[in-house]
Amino acid sequence: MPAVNEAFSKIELSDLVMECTLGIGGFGRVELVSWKKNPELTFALKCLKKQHIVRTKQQEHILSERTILFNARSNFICRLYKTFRDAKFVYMLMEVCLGGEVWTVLRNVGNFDESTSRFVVACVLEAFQHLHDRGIIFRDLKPENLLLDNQGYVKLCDFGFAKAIGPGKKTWTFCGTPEYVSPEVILNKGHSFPTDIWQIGILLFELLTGSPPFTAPDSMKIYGAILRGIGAVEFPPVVGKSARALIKRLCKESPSERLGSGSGGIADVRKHKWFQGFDWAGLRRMSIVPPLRPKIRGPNDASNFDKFEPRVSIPPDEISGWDNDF
Ligand SMILES: Nc1ncnc2c1ncn2[C@@H]1O[C@H](COP(=O)(O)OP(=O)(O)OP(=O)(O)O)[C@@H](O)[C@H]1O
Repeated sequence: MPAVNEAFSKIELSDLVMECTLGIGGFGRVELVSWKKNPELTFALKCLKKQHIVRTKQQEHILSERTILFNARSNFICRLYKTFRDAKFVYMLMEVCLGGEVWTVLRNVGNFDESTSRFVVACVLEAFQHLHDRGIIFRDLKPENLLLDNQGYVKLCDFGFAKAIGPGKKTWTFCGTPEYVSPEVILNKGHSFPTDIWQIGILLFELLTGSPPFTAPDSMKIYGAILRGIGAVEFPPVVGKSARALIKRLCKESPSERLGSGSGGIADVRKHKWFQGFDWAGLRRMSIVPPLRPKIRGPNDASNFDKFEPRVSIPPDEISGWDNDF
């Protein structure tokens, strides 16, 4: 059987039928499309306006998203099959995740119980392990960037800020979403894989309580709270003892002290008590029943758009030549 990328490599833009809009992002729309030759096969087509990309100097990031996603092979990362371009847009033909964002489900229910949160974080750890093993940091974890497939499995998407980084190297570009930014990013000390570990801790807190640990009316105040540290945060009772201990180990101020930033990597996070008894093999086989039952969106669903205003990621400012690869 040919690899899935090869199987879809013959698809052209003109072979696709637009079914409905799945969402609107900062750079354009994401459409649900089907393949004329086999209408059962549906995809998400991310349509990015070239003019907007150039105006906001995001060429480098769109190209890096393309390269990283093309090479990623994990059940927990949204697949990219092919890219196209025309005069006005560049397009990414992707695996479709019809269950919507974890963000929307979380906002609807308020907060998740421990076992749901464990499942979501476990999927993220699988995705991050895949990326970190290949020298890639993600840098923009948040429930808005986690999509649910038809079954309710979680897939990481939106790789606009992901970056390949050499062993022992650091990067300095300020990017991310204020509530999720790590102290070393705020202080411009240079950051690396431990910044993703920090964000796992913030995500776990948000899933369990419904809001991230560091919140304030403006970004500057959020950064002030982050720099005061996780020790100053009051944990609500819904965060059990073991989850609390894990969050504190993930959100250590010093990047090198964070659980999962040592030589054992992400595997060390899996070994934490909070994951005791979790069926990792079943997760990898995708044979465990996911705790989140996704509401499947499609052409006949009037409420295709996610209702809640997502938090905006702060883009880094970089330029380079681009769109020939699309
Ligand atoms: N593969 C996909 N399957 C289903 N829906 C998707 C897929 N990718 C994106 N979406 C939906 O489309 C919306 C827009 O996605 P997109 O990645 O363009 O924007 P974004 O998340 O706002 O990111 P950006 O920060 O790049 O603007 C998302 O909110 C999501 O609900």
